[in-house]
Amino acid sequence: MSRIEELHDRARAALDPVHYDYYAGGCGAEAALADNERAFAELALLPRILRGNDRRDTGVALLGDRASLPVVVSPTAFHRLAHPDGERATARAAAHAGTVLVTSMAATVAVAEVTAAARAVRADAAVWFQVSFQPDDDVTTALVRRAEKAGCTALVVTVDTPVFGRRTRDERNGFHDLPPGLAPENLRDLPGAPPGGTLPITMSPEFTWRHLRRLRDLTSLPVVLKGVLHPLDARTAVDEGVDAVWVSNHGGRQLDAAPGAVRALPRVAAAVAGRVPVLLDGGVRSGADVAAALALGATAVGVGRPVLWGLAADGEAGVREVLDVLRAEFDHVLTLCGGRRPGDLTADMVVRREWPPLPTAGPPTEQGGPRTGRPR
Ligand SMILES: Cc1cc2nc3c(=O)[nH]c(=O)nc-3n(C[C@H](O)[C@H](O)[C@H](O)COP(=O)(O)O)c2cc1C
Ligand SMILES: CCCCCCC(=O)C(=O)O
Repeated sequence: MSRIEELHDRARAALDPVHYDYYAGGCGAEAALADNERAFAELALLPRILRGNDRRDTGVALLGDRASLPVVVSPTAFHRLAHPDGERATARAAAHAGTVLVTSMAATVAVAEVTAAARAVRADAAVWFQVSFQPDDDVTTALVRRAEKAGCTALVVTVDTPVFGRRTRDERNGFHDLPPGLAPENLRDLPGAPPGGTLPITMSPEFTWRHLRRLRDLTSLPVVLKGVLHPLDARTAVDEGVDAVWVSNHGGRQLDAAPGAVRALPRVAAAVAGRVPVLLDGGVRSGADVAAALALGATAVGVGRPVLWGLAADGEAGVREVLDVLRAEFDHVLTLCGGRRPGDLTADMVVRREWPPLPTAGPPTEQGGPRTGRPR
């Protein structure tokens, strides 16, 4: 059992079962959720040899920031369900690891407190803000201004939620509200909210590229589009001026018919053609998964649930452990693959586990076994 699986087990034991299901679950029959991990398990790496690489650097440049490993913390809601320190603990852990935290619009700690927690660890800690368009433009604008004021260095706009996915476990458990004392703090005191109260997050299928254009005009922060699976959307996004494309099926929580995210990556990477960085999340659980995604065209990957497992199991220390494990595993795999830096991993080094058919294997012979070409 991997260390991340052990933390998952500890998290399952520590969490209220209803909250565990909210974190762990997907939509529908959870086919997309399962396919995220299965799609990685189907991949294998062809290592390169004799490359004379003694020193390695696992760092990557991400928009204006630098991450010391090609793994960022994906935006996930409601961290205070996992630990009383919630997003503050996650922020400190990401800052210690030297990587980017994407804090959710649905965080249970306000973005200004999240950036303050991160910057208390490292003055240059990178925190990005995840935002979903809201029907009232003034609300979206207020959220963007909050993120800017808090010192976030990029906006991650999530576009895979025209409606909320049907979360089977949440429906069964009747999980609709946060427990008393917890609230989505970024939604407090927005235009239209009751004094001191929060606005509900509204999802809507009405949004178009025009809303993205409006957001681009609203801010000078880099904009990352999260939840892209179709290569034509990836191309449009780049043409519309986004600064990065994030391949994701929302951790299998939105469209159950969606493929495992890494299956969509090669076509998206081809459509983007190196014009902007490509990120990916969904099912990343090991350093080998990180390496495969990078080889297939990602600049970095995100992890969602593993961070929640670390947080629920052991607070800040648990999240630090998740990121440390992924860093150590990735560095090890990079070394074994003959790489010095993430960019040394290339698409020719990824094959399917069932690939290739044995080149000399033919139909069975009279003698029983297939012809091998080997002298007998
Ligand atoms: C409990 C939970 C909450 C999430 N909340 C958000 C969110 O607020 N905003 C968002 O863009 N994505 C959200 N996501 C999706 C993640 O950003 C990410 O795409 C997904 O978790 C990646 O898959 P993984 O959990 O297998 O790593 C959430 C995912 C989970 C599991
Ligand atoms: C109504 C609250 C919405 C929070 C959004 C969190 C999310 O994206 C998820 O997958 O859950």
